[in-house]
Amino acid sequence: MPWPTHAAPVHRTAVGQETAAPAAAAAGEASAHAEHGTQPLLQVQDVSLVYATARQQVRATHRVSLDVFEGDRFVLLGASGCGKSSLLKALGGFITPAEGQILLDGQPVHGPGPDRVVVFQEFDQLPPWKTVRENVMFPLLASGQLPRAAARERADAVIAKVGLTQFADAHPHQLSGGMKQRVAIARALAMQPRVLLMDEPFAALDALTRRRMQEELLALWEEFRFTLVFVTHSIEEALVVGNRIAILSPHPGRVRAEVNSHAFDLASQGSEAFQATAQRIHRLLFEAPPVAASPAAPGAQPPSAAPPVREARDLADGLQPTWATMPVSL
Ligand SMILES: Nc1ncnc2c1ncn2[C@@H]1O[C@H](COP(=O)(O)OP(=O)(O)OP(=O)(O)O)[C@@H](O)[C@H]1O
Repeated sequence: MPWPTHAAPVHRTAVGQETAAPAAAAAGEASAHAEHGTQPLLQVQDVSLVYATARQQVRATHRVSLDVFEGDRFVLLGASGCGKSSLLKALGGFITPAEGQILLDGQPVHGPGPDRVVVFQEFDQLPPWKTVRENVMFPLLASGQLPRAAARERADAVIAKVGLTQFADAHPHQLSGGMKQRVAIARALAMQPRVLLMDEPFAALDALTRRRMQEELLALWEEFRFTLVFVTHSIEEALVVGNRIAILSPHPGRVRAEVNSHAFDLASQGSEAFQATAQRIHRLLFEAPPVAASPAAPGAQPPSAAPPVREARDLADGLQPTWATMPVSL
């Protein structure tokens, strides 16, 4: 099956190497890609997402900036409520940033489009009255991307890739949860999007099926080298699925750090390096960063002690973030 992507960019940093600061991370990635002549496929620039409810405004993310390159498996990792799903919806064009912008191939994103396909957590996103083949063909026909015969051909090719040829004429209720998820992924891949957006796609699966789906996703990526943005709150899943991980601070989400995880896979899960990186990510997620040093007022006494470390949970409900986006020393 044709797939119009380029080879995945090679990342240069060492296994599990965290970058010292989001800005430095972005700059490091950008300059390295510039050396290879690559520009970001997707750019998130100072994006704040705000929900206006009848009683209040909820700030889901605060000035988030990210660059996603072609062939990246880019993970958004953070605690519940840090704005991961909101960010993914904004990438999909379903919500508009209150400030900042999102660019795809250098062009501002103004709404949903067939170039960005979302796979949600709910498996029952498949219309139950359609067969597996019809489900996979549906967006190709609805978007006018292909005529019926070509859509069927492409659907059958992708269904074969996800190992469901025998079930092409089955209906969703005849499939297991994992199989339905494979159909959802096949349906997204059939569209050959520029970016595949996955929102905690395996969260509802049992541990064994989840592992199998991670394997299958990575196998599909090896074959097609699509660009993936993947949301999870599992550190292990982030390390296995991603080649780059953006760690978001608690509500409202900001980029706390970026981790290069391209050398980890399912086989490395028990290794020392994997565990050590998982622990460092855990600290980044749940320990407050040091308080920014503010310029001392004339005549002010130097602080007598290190600033107290504040627990992330104390800040979780604050709409006004009290931590700045700060360089993280590792
Ligand atoms: N439609 C909405 N209206 C108002 N507030 C919302 C809406 N959707 C999300 N929020 C709020 O925005 C913040 C971020 O939510 P979001 O679902 O993006 O976080 P998340 O990191 O994906 O969480 P989870 O891992 O639990 O799915 C939360 O405080 C949430 O309550």
